[in-house]
Amino acid sequence: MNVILIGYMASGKSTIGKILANKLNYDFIDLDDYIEKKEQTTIVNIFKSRGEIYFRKLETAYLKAILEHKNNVVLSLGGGTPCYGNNMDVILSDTNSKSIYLKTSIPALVSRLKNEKSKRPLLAHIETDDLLSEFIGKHLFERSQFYNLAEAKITTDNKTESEIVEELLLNLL
Ligand SMILES: Nc1ncnc2c1ncn2[C@@H]1O[C@H](COP(=O)(O)OP(=O)(O)OP(=O)(O)O)[C@@H](O)[C@H]1O
Ligand SMILES: O=C(O)C1=C[C@@H](O)[C@@H](O)[C@H](O)C1
Ligand SMILES: [Mg+2]
Repeated sequence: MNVILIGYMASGKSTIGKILANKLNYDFIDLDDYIEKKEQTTIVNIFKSRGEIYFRKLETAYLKAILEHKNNVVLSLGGGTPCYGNNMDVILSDTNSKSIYLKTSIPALVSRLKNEKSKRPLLAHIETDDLLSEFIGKHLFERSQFYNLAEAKITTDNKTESEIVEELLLNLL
């Protein structure tokens, strides 16, 4: 059995995934970190030197490779992973995995992301908090159709990391 965490940038996939894996005694894989390790460079650098489409192809290839070869892992995806190629079909047709959407509101995402833009190439150019809020609102609207395909959904606003992990564990029973 694998658990796949889905959600917008800063919804908590990496933070929560690590704690959940520890509780379940599963391995933890963060797809962004996995790509950086395999490619021996940062995602920021891949976007800069090869462009986003190249990154999306890598992301799909590594997602498929992980789901084919790994078991008992918590896999935290990148924010865009479910929204490109046939990634969501691949995730949903893997009967060995359960996908869960960590749903976070626009204001909570803005407050988490305003100081973390430089690590996220899609946000780095946005100058003000108002523009960031407008961008995230539109982007989340476009992406929600993919995120909402996940087999389960957990809201994260006003919940501590431990509360979210407890809710996830109940969901997995
Ligand atoms: N429940 C929570 N309450 C408050 N802050 C949180 C919560 N979960 C995560 N955070 C904070 O939000 C920020 C983003 O979290 P994290 O890196 O886990 O998101 P992510 O979904 O993996 O993002 P990305 O898609 O960009 O990799 C971190 O600073 C983290 O500490
Ligand atoms: O939301 C996105 O499209 C991204 C989120 C990050 O996790 C990285 O995968 C990358 O910065 C792209
Ligand atoms: Mg992450």
